Amino acid sequence: MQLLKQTIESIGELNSEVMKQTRYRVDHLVKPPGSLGRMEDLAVHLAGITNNPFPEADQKVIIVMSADHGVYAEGVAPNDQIITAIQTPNFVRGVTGVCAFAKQARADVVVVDVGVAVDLDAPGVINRKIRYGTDNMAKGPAMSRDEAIQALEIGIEITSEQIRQGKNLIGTGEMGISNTTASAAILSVLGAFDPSEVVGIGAGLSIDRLSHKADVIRRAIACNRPNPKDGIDVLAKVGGFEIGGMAGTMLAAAAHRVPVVVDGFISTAAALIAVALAPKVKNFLIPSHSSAEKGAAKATALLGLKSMFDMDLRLGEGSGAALAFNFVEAATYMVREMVTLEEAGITL
Ligand SMILES: O=C(O)c1ccc[n+]([C@@H]2O[C@H](COP(=O)([O-])O)[C@@H](O)[C@H]2O)c1
Ligand SMILES: Cc1cc2nc[nH]c2cc1C
Repeated sequence: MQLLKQTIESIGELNSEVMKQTRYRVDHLVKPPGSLGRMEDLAVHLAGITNNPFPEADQKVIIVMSADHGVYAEGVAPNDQIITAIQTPNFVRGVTGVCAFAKQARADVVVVDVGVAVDLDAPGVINRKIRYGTDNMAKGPAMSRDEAIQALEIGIEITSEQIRQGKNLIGTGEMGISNTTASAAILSVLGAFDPSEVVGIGAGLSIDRLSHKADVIRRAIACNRPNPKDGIDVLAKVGGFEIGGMAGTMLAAAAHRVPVVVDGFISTAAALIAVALAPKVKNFLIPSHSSAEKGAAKATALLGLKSMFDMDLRLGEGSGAALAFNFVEAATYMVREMVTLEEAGITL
């Protein structure tokens, strides 16, 4: 609890002075004013996060948190739970979707087992297993309050270590069969939505099972009565270990003034938890894509963010965050590589 508390307390504000300096430069670069659109805002945002008028984002990492979910037993997911365990070492082997995009973006992929349902004999996977998957939220809390704090603190520790090693751009990723159910439950509670408004097909559930998935979430909320004013309570009752880990990543990145790119639906649910715990975290989040998962647009809107791009992605893993790294790094190149109108001898 001490680490969580300290981390939350050290989250500051965006540096408006530095943002003004970068805005001035961006406004005077060799282009018609405003012509680089939201890339200009992104550069200014990065300056405010990093306290640096010429921000850098060249040391990148996607932190993938893997865990299983007791609610799988309710038949809410189309795939076998074992896929979490099979896929987790694949992130270390470099052969998954996020790995392809991370390789292209020259980003590391760090993989953490926070609660996969079986033991993984997988060199390279960081073993921070809390236990073998959460409990079934349709029957009781997914985890205890202490375990929720543990998940958050694991995310903080792993992320702080990456920052200590020099990373200046972080993306959130996850793997966990059934985690779209936990994410939709979090969104239902924090956004006061009926589950039917926010459940989607996840990794390929048939449409005729969606009302069942919504019913399971309705039952989970009814039996656990999570308190929407208490992010730890929501995480404990209807969340997941990997969701807590990702929320911890966001808290640590914000505390260290490192930009953190939010991937898809599950990452956005984790962001909602992080912001519930520390509203100032929001200023340090960089959205990436709008996931095709049904509740994603509502989750992003509830966060008050606007996605950068829409490619109909719904893979998760951090894949959309890795793609977004290209935009983020390009914004830093824009500030450093372009000359000003004056330097180019142009008067508009
Ligand atoms: O990030 C997203 O937007 C996203 C949307 C749908 C599915 N997923 C991935 O699919 C898995 C969860 O799907 P499900 O149907 O088992 O809940 C999990 O491993 C996620 O990484 C991810
Ligand atoms: C194959 C597969 C890969 C995934 N990656 C994230 N969620 C996933 C779900 C499945 C089924």
